[in-house]
Amino acid sequence: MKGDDLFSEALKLFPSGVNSPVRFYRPVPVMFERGRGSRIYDVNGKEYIDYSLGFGPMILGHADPDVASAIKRQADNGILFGSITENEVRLGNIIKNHVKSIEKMRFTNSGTEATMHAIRLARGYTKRKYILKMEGGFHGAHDYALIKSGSGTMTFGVPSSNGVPEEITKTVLVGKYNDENSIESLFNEYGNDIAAVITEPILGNIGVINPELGFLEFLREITNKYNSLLIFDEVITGFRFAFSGYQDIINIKPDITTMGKIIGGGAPIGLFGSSSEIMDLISPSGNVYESGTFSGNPLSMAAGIAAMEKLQGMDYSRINNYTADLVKSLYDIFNDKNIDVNINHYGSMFQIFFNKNEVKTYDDAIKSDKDRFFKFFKKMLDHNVYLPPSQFETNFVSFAHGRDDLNKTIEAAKEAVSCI
Ligand SMILES: Cc1ncc(COP(=O)(O)O)c(C=O)c1O
Ligand SMILES: NCC(=O)CCC(=O)O
Repeated sequence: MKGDDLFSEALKLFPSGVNSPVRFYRPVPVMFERGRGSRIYDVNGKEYIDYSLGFGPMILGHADPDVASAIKRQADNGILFGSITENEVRLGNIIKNHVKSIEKMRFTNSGTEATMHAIRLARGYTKRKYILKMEGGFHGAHDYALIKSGSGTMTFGVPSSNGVPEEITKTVLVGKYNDENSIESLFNEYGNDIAAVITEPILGNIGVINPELGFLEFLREITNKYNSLLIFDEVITGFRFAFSGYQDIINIKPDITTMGKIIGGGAPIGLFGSSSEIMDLISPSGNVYESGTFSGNPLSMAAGIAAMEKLQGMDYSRINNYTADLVKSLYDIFNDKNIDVNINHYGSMFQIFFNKNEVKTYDDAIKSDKDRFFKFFKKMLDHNVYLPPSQFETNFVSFAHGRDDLNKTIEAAKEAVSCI
């Protein structure tokens, strides 16, 4: 097969043949060539319904014509100037006008950069050392985030990466999402030295875990009490459930927000934003340094504006209802075969945990049957459905998914469950 040969070449070039670990699985990951709408096609021409959506950004589906022409137009007009452009102002205004907590922002090239700078900013503002993150929370692949992390770090069993100096690890406290006591006891011990709590408001990198009633409010209150900052990492959740952040849906105002994925229309992007007072600490107006050759680059801005303008007119209930219908059908299918699963979902995000118990915490998630998940993933691949290849990632539904995709996915799942 063409993909197998190509992958042998890739193995000689890249560790495990990939440019990001989450894209690797045995024996040979599918090599994709093109996409359109809800479908992606591998190098042998096989078609799949896609629920990975590039790990989240492609909420409009693949090769959206408006996004594609915006990128083409920009490419014809030059792709990098190293100076402020009108489109940065346009995209910045779209975001500012729809996320209440953001008065000023900086664009970055990735979510990783966004959280790295957000953490530095929080430390610079508070002049405090500690960051409190959640076990299984994933904020990208920099030193302050790779401690008891989620996503590929869990898939491959390295929640805390080698190569991160102990001095750094010691400045990151790890609490338990949905467990107020664990957070409270860290604040009791370190409270006046905690610069910020950083969390995904809905965990999306150990599968999907929703906040228990009151948990995020509790984080807001305890950070206020100790004059620490609250950072919501909305790289996944930003503009996913409504044309705003999840923070605006639940009406909790974090001090700093990070975003990425959707806001770039599929092109590389990230952002961190906050009040003007906090953001003006960023250089050159302040002394917290941050920079990037490609930050706010014209291609990403053009793609982002086209995607966001289109998204603004979309009825999010469509993808939310699709997801709810799919989840209901999947429960029926698994129940019919007496296979224990718990399917967590919110809006257009869902994950099937091969777990007989409800999954509300990191400790619940890790008890899931990874091997059975992987068998299901492979069987779904055989039946032309592409899911993110790990128990500890999230499925996404796009505006390009329609009833035909839903029916085909249900049929595929029926076939798949009979052989796992
Ligand atoms: C919540 C969250 N934060 C940060 C990141 C890192 O973003 P990027 O992969 O663009 O660096 C991710 C990536 O999945 C994420 O899910
Ligand atoms: N949830 C983890 C990611 O989205 C990472 C995507 C990638 O590295 O391809």
